[in-house]
Amino acid sequence: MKPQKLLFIINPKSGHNDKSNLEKQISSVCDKNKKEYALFYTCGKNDREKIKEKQSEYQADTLVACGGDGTVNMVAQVLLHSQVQLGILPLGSANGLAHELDVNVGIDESLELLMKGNIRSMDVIQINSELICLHLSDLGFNAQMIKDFEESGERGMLSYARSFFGSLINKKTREFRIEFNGTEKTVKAEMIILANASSYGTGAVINPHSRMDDGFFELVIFKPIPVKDLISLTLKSFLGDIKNSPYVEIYKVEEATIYCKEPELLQIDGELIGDRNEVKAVMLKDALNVIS
Ligand SMILES: Nc1ncnc2c1ncn2[C@@H]1O[C@H](COP(=O)(O)OP(=O)(O)OP(=O)(O)O)[C@@H](O)[C@H]1O
Repeated sequence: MKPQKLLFIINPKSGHNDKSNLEKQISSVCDKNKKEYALFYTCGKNDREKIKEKQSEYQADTLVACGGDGTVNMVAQVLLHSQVQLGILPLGSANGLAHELDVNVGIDESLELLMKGNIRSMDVIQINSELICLHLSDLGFNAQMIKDFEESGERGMLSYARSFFGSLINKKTREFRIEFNGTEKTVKAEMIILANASSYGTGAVINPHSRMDDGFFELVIFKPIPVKDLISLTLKSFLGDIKNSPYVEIYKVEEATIYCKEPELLQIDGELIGDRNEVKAVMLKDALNVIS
């Protein structure tokens, strides 16, 4: 449905992009298309509750998340199972979900896409009852790397690469017990991903045959990888050929519970959640209507 009344949720701190013109760009497109709109700036504290309050008084038909994956995730929490549409203005550093939905384009082009209002319904992974994952969530290597990157206090690709290689050197094998598809499996792994999507924002494809509307998500298990095979596995991931690696197992599931032998750091859509012993993931089919 073409949006008529939009609420733009703007994260002023996301990404490294210049947002000084953003209000002007939004007003210009909305005025040209005769749309009613309002702006809401996040502050980083209790934003979800504040957005709920704002939406209950404003009653927009479309909430537009202006930021990265973390902002989109938060806005989606407000919209889950409602008819209100989710729009994305990709203004984060990685914009993994926008990339997956093919809407990772410039601000003006994104705004034009929003005006057209082409809707697709999208599945969401519910995690431990109270959290959701739209894109990718994981335990192990990647979550640890995000933590190192955030703790470094630096930004940009160079420090990201530094955290990546630092985490590679210190990578460790963990033990997990997983219940899924009526079976149970104990694995030694470096990382387990709950994947609603195919690739990280960096472009690494970890789940080549993913669909965001098939009622399933994938469990992607990265088994211990000898250092000598790391480069070839990394290359395979960028070429979308990871499925044939002996170090990767992929299972299509509707529900899974992961029990960690030691508490493991969990990340969801790029946001660090904290150490968890148990992660229960359930597919919520068609939980969102997203403009793409
Ligand atoms: N005004 C604010 N000041 C500081 N932090 C904020 C503010 N508003 C939101 N945040 C924080 O921003 C984070 C979400 O950022 P987001 O993921 O959208 O951008 P990003 O990290 O640059 O992008 P990506 O996830 O695509 O790499 C959340 O942790 C949220 O609490």
